[in-house]
Parts: sequence; C-alpha cells; structure tokens
Amino acid sequence: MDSMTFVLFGATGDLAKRKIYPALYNLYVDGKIPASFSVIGLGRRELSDAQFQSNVDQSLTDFSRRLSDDTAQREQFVNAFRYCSLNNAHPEDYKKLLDLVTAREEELNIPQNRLFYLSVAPEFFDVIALNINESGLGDTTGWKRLIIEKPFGHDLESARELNTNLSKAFEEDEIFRIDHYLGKPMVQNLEALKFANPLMQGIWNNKHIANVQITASETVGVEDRAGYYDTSGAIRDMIQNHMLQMLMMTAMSEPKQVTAKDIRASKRKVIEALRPLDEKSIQTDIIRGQYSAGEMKGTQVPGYTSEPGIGPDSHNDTFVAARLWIDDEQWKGVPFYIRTGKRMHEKSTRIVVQFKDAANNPYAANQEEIVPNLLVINIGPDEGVSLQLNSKNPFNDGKIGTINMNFSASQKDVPEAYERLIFDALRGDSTFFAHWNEVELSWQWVQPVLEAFEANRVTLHHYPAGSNGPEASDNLVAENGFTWWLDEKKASAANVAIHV
Ligand SMILES: NC(=O)C1=CN([C@@H]2O[C@H](COP(=O)(O)OP(=O)(O)OC[C@H]3O[C@@H](n4cnc5c(N)ncnc54)[C@H](OP(=O)(O)O)[C@@H]3O)[C@@H](O)[C@H]2O)C=CC1
Ligand SMILES: O=C1O[C@H](COP(=O)(O)O)[C@@H](O)[C@H](O)[C@H]1O
Repeated sequence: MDSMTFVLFGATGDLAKRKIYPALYNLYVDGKIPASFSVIGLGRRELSDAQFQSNVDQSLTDFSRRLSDDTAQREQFVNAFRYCSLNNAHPEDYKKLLDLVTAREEELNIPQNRLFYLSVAPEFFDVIALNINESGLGDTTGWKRLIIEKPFGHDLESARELNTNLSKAFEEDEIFRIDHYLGKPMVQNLEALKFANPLMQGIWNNKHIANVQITASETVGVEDRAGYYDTSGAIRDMIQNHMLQMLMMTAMSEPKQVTAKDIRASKRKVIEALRPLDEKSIQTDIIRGQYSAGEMKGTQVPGYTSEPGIGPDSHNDTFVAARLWIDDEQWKGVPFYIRTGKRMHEKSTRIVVQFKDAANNPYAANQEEIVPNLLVINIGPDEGVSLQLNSKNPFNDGKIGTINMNFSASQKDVPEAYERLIFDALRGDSTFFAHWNEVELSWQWVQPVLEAFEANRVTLHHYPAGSNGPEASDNLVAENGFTWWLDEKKASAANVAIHV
C-alpha cells in the first residue's frame, strides 16, 4: 500500500465522525493503511491540531466498532491528523492547504499520493474540484484520487454538469463515487454466489427464474433531514442509486474476468437493457407512496407531513415500488420488482429470487402443496443466504413440506461498508464504486419518473407507518400472479389513494 495524504473536506461534519474516522482507525489497526500517512482535515471553523485530534479520538470512542487496548497505537493514529481551516469557495485557502500538504509530505518523506475525500454538501463538489485543480494541489508527482459522496446530481442534467466539471480536474479512473450499498458484504458477495457456483450459474436466467424482488425497507422516518429529504424523496435518495445498483449486481451476466473493468462492463449492459419508461408505463409500473400516522412497535408516530420541517402539503415520496424489465436474452419476460420506503414494518434489505415451477410436477396429482423455490439473499441488517426447497417431512407421514437451507453470514467485527470502500480507494480498486456510465444511465431511467412526480401525475398512495407500504404495491406484483415474499405483517389499516 502506497504512503499517502488523505485530504478530508467536511472533517468537522457528521459523516466524518460517525463513519470516516472509525473506518480509517479500523484499517490502521488491521495494518491496512500505510505506516506513513497523513490526514488533513478541513472545515470553516477554527480548530487547533490538538482540538481536532481530540475530536477524532472522541469519535473513535463513540462510533468505532472496536477499540484497540493499545493506547500507544491509538495515539499514533490520532497524531497523523492535522487541521486547516478552509472555506470551500475561497481559492486563496487552497494555497494554504497546498503548503500544509507539501510540508507534511516532506516531513514524513512520503510521495505525493493524494486522496481527496469530499464529505461535504453536494453544491460544493464542483467548486472544490476546480480549486484543487487551479491551486496546484492536483499536480502531483504521485497519484491523485477523488472520493465523492452522494448525491451525485439532483437529476440527469445536473449529474451531467457535475461530471463535466469534475472531469476537468480528475480522470474517470481517479474518481471514486461512493454508493455505500456496494460496500455491503452481501452485495459484494452476489458475484461469487452467482459465478463461483455452477449450480447458480446454470439457472440464473429466464428459463428458471420467475421474478426477482429487491426490497430496502426502513423503520426510520425522515429523522432530522427534512431539508434534504423533502426535495429528494425515495426516488432520488434510494432508487436512483442503491436500488438500481443492487439490480445491476443481481442481473449482471458473468464478467470475462473478476476485474473492475469487466464487472462494470457487465453492470453497464444491464442498465443499458433496462426498458425505458414512457408516460403509460409510469402509470402502470411505478407506485408512489407517503407514510401517514401509524404505530411502530406499540408507539404512535406522526405522518410525514406532520414531521418537523415538512409542510402539510408536501407530496414527497417516502415509498417507491417499481416493476422493471431487462430487454435482453437472459432476462426477457422476467419482472424485476424494486421497492423502498421509510416508516415501514421492519428494517430489511433483501433480494428474493423466485424460481419457476417445475413443468411436470408429479406431486400435483396427489394434491400436495409444492411451494416455489426461493433464493433469499439478506443484505442487512442480518446477512445471509437461504434457499427454500420442498422436501418430505418424516413427521407428517412423509408428506411434502418446506425446508430452508440457511447460511448466516453475520459475523462479529466484520469491516463496515465505509471501511471496505476506503480501503479499496486507497489501493485504487474501483470495482465497488459507481462508474459514471452507470450513474448517467440510472438518472436517464429515473428522469421521466422525477418529472411525473414533480408534476403530480402519479397517484400518491398513503400508507400507515408500520405497514409494508401501500396496497397498490401488493397489486403491482399480484398483476403478474406474484406476491411480495417474506413481508411479516400486512397493513391492517386501509390504504387510501388520495389524489393525482
Ligand atoms: N451523515 C451521513 O450519514 C451521510 C452523509 N452523506 C453525504 O456526506 C456529505 C457530508 O454530510 P454530513 O457530514 O452529514 O454533513 P454535515 O452538515 O454534518 O457536515 C458538513 C461539513 O462541511 C463543512 N462545510 C460546510 N460549509 C463549508 C464551506 N463553505 N467551506 C468549508 N467547509 C464547509 C462543515 O464544516 P464547518 O461547519 O466547520 O464549516 C462540515 O464539516 C453530504 O454530501 C451528505 O449527503 C452521505 C451518506 C450518509
Ligand atoms: O443512503 C441512504 O441510505 C440509508 C439506508 O442505508 P442502510 O445502510 O441503513 O440500509 C437511508 O436511511 C438514507 O435515507 C439514504 O440517504
């Protein structure tokens, strides 16, 4: 691993303290970052190095998944941090930053390898890249890389504009666009599950698969992010990025080799083959929802429009379900359903693959109940895979019953998504970062939906907090003769479609 300088914009922010410092620390403890490294934290407020180091240390106490007993090691880690007060929009501040970065490189005698991490609001992404370029910070004799947080644009046009601006300062292979779902172990495991097992490889197609369901349900509501979420909604917050990324990872065909280039090429083929939505299919294949007041684990919670910071007339989507079609030979005729929502019954991210029924089922004549074979990939909070099969039940006169073969992947102390992703960026492996083509094509698919939502041309279904979303989402899968698998509890209260 190359020695390097980690330049962190937004070093006094929430993400830095909750995710980035603990991730760096755990990598350090595991010997996964170079012995000689320097971190330069940036923010507008004035802090001394000692104050900054103490804040970093506190964030480890508060958020690290583990703390080493070795206090000398922790001290050494924190000593690598320096702080520089900088306003993202002030070019003169970048000169000061360049001086500090260079001085530290000389002091530590390390090459000019610089990783710039933009943990700041998206409106700063362009201006920071521009200033890095113009100040000379980007003129290194080593490598330079940029890690950029979401959201990558607000719509297709702004994403393209952002990309054009970033590419004036960084090449595509220097840009690491974070989608933290790509850092989740079971999402990363999808390729191995499919391609390292001939059993799966042979049946991963429309001859054997009836439908695929990808769910990311959350129990939390808007929390304290009203300003961001009310202008984003589930469609931008989850569908454009995490959900489409999971769809690409699930549907992609075998890459030539297990390299970033080939995996990304396979993913790109999926998103390219995604059937575009027209006005008619937006009406039939997209379900928009918003939570109303309801009960979560015995506690009454307010509806979305009564949340702090949200106006009573908000039409924002807190739930989206969609039916997608991948128009290629492998997936022709197989519906892919995706859905995500806040204030739902349970926190669960999972992929359920339902296999087709056998063409000839000799047990049908005996009127025995044969259930579909299901492959369930649990992404979180529990991680694992289970396969639902039919089998004779010795305790029930040898009648056919359902068995589940379970593999639980949950382990204590596994690296978190940010840890894996930062480690990959440090070693220049972009496999689990979103390539610009994927981001652009995702926005392209989503764009007509954004416009239809904004013009209020899609029914907004209200679902009670604590339910599995609007009934319309159940109907979406029922139309093809399916049901959402593994929904523990159906909404008891009626769902109401209120207006168009
Ligand atoms: N928090 C989270 O869980 C997640 C966050 N993200 C993304 O990460 C990014 C950062 O989020 P988060 O940490 O929550 O944001 P915060 O609002 O907590 O932090 C923002 C940071 O930006 C700095 N900042 C703000 N304005 C300026 C400026 N003009 N010049 C220099 N620095 C400035 C602030 O420092 P100071 O006040 O000292 O100027 C602070 O360090 C965003 O893009 C967000 O969408 C993505 C996923 C999850
Ligand atoms: O990116 C985001 O993801 C979280 C859900 O992430 P998870 O890892 O807990 O599944 C979501 O709550 C948030 O709104 C969104 O911005």
